[in-house]
Formats: sequence, C-alpha cells, structure tokens
Amino acid sequence: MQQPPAIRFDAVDQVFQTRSGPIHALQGVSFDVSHHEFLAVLGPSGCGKSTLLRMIAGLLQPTSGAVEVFGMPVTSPRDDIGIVFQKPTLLPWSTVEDNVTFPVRHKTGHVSIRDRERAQELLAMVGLEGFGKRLPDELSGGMQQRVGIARALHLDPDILLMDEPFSALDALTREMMGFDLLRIFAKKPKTVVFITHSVSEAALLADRVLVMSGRPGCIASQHVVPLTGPRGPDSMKDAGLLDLSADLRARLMTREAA
Ligand SMILES: Nc1ncnc2c1ncn2[C@@H]1O[C@H](COP(=O)(O)OP(=O)(O)OP(=O)(O)O)[C@@H](O)[C@H]1O
Repeated sequence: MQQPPAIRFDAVDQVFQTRSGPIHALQGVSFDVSHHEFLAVLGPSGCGKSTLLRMIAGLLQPTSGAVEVFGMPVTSPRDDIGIVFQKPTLLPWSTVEDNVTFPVRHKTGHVSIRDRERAQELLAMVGLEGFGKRLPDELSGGMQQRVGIARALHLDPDILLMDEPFSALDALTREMMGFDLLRIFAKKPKTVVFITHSVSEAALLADRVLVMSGRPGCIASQHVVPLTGPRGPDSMKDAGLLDLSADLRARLMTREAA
C-alpha cells in the first residue's frame, strides 16, 4: 500500500472573522510534502505563510478543505511536530538545558537523566557544547536560535516547521546556520517546512520551493531545486541554482508589484 505524504493540503481555505470584516487568508491551497522532503515557502508579507504553518501544527483549523499529517486530519498539536519560530522564545529564567528539555517536561511532567543527556547531545549537534548551564541572556541571538532548534528536536519530531527561523540573524551567521541545519538533517532526516523571505536561502536549503501569492493567499508556482548531493557554499555558484533564484526573484517581484 502506498504511504500517505507526510503533509497534505487539500483545497484549504482560511477566513478570519475580524471586527472590520472577514479576512480571506488562504484560498484553494493544495499541496503535498513527501516524507523527509525539505519544502521552502516563499511569498509576500501577509500571503498566509504562517497561517499555513499554524494549520500543520494543529494550532488552527481550516475554514474549509483538509490538512492531513501522515494521512490523518490535524485536530490538535502533535508531539511528532516540532516548531522553530522567528524568535527563539526561550524562558529567560531557565538554563539552556532546561529550555531544551522544556517539551519533555511539558509532556511528561518530569525530565529524566536520559532526557538531559539528549539535551547535551543536541546542544553539541547545534554547536553549543558546554553551554547547558548558561542562561539565554548570556548567549548571542544566533546561539539562542540554536537553542530553539535543539528544543524543537528534543522529542525527535518527524516534522519540523520553521517560521523565518534565521531572519533576525546577520547574513553570515544566517548562511552558516542554514548549512548547519542541512548537516543535522543529513544525520537525522526530517520532513521540513521552512518559511523564509530569502530567495537564496530557499533555493540553497530546500528540495522544493513553493511560491505563494497574496490576498487571498494561494499557490502561485512550485519549483524543484536542481541540486544533487551535499550542499555547501560552492552550491551558490551552481548555474541551475542561479537560474532558479533569478526565476523566483522575478516571480516574487512581479507579485509584490501587482
Ligand atoms: N488570528 C488572526 N486573525 C485575523 N487575521 C489574521 C490572523 N492571523 C493572520 N491573519 C491575517 O491573515 C493574513 C495572512 O497572515 P500570515 O501571518 O499567515 O501571513 P504571512 O505570509 O506569514 O506574513 P509575513 O510574511 O508578514 O509574516 C494576513 O492578512 C493577516 O492579517
């Protein structure tokens, strides 16, 4: 029997009722994300990217249509979905290690020695070995975002949702974090939905890029990234990638101007 996709959107509409009238945030959105695929989502501000992510996370139900994860409708948040937000939203009074183990404490009410060891392993994996006893305020923005990634991975989710995770970082840190992420997924593959405003970031990291257009948000186009093999700084010089980036940029600029 054929496995269902990791994520499926089928003719999804989302209408928010507000005091100043309804806002049609998404219209007729249909797409699949395969198991262990890295999907990047690009689109103008307000086109419904975060709304889409909140639906996968089970934080929001579609007004009509269906959102499924592993063939089941999403009705509430699930343990097998991790989320990384634009800002790391760490508990400032808790150590880095306690922040990373927060999901398991929230789920089971306690943190075992093995959970703490796992936190240490994840911190090492995101390049923060030895920082477990620090407080978030003692870390840079990039380091805090790494803590957020380690926290999202602690329950070993099958799906990782990332909402502009690197947008607050400087360009170089951002690039390095992108490659770090690919290194992490090479060791432990995940299905990833990654929202970004950066065309080059989307093209460089993703297997496929989904371009949305706005008001109401819908899917304008989908693009397979023509890169094979491991990616690194040199991939940016790849002719196929440069063509794709130019194409994506042109599409987004036309839509922003429309
Ligand atoms: N809870 C809500 N109530 C009312 N309107 C909402 C709500 N959440 C989102 N919207 C509206 O839905 C539309 C899509 O919002 P969303 O945050 O998903 O866009 P986005 O593409 O993620 O934007 P950005 O790139 O600026 O983060 C916007 O018009 C927004 O104002």
